[in-house]
Amino acid sequence: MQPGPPPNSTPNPMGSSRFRLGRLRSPQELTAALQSHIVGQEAAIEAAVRALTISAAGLRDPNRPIASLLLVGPTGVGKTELAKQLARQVAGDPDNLCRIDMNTLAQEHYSASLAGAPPGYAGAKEGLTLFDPALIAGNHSRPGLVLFDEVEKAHATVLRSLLQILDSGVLRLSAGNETIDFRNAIVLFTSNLGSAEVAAHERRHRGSSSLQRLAAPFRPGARRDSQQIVADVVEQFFDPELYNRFDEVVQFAPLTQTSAAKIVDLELARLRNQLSAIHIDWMPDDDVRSLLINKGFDSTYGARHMKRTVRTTLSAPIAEAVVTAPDADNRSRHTLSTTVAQGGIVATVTRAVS
Ligand SMILES: Nc1ncnc2c1ncn2[C@@H]1O[C@H](COP(=O)(O)OP(=O)(O)OP(=O)(O)O)[C@@H](O)[C@H]1O
Repeated sequence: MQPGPPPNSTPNPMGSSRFRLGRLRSPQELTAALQSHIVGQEAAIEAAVRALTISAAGLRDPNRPIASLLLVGPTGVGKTELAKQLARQVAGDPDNLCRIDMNTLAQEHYSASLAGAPPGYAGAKEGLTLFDPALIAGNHSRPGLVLFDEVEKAHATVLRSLLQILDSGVLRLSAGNETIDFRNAIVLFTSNLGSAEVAAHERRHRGSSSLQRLAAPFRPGARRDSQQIVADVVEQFFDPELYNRFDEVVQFAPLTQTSAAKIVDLELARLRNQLSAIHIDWMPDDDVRSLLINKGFDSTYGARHMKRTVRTTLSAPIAEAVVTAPDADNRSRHTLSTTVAQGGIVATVTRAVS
């Protein structure tokens, strides 16, 4: 599909509007709100806040999406989570975003599901596409949000449609004159591009001495900065036309043990709040925390399995202790104790002594 001419003649209904930053009043508040959910990704949070602040001030290009950010990094480091938390802040709910899994559009014959089927094909009249126009359009007081997951997996035809979206803010559907308007939307892309190359590079240079590492930049085949490796792979992958349309390419850092511990603490705080709401006091100890870090975090998958680990390793035994506590009721105060035994968690709920 050829990109259509930029419909500059169509006035952008949102072009002159200025957003507040979602429900928040200042860039600082938005930063703090995102930081309370996303750990160890300051550069990414800064980029997201920057994009929204430019838009809130009315300084954006009205004929393009509000912002287009390419979020790059290894798996399980918070790229999708940032998109969800942005949706929570600007659109009131983490699920208020139109998410397109580009993996499903890897083959040409599925690529029509993005911009609709061409005239004469099934579904052409209905203009069926994967997009949810309401989530993309937003309204006069809040932007829409679109997330293209694993953008590098998409077929070249789909990437051409993306160029059209980023260039003109409008996607012309293949079937005819209908369009989907992205000019009131924040458009996010995620990608793992470069992660495999960084991992291979690290493997090759594992064990090299600190002296060798110091000399590295001056030797051919020397240890290179992983950010630079990712930047090179990303730039080589995309056509320059598309690459230059991203407002920012934001690199996510691999998570450290310290970040993993903070993510566990976020999960524990959430659970404590839920227990407190049913009158149960609980103070998790370091053994519980360490068990969750060890089971839920690894260098290959980041924190991808953390929520599931917390659910199966911790929430499940706690839930059983809560519902089987002999004098459990929702009015009297109870105390929960948790200990680690034989690699699992044992939970006990007792009535608090008043
Ligand atoms: N930086 C982080 N801060 C808080 N939670 C995180 C972070 N990174 C990962 N998580 C946790 O791990 C889960 C998976 O992360 P997420 O879906 O954001 O990964 P991703 O970077 O998008 O990976 P992929 O490239 O595989 O899609 C999240 O739901 C969240 O619970």
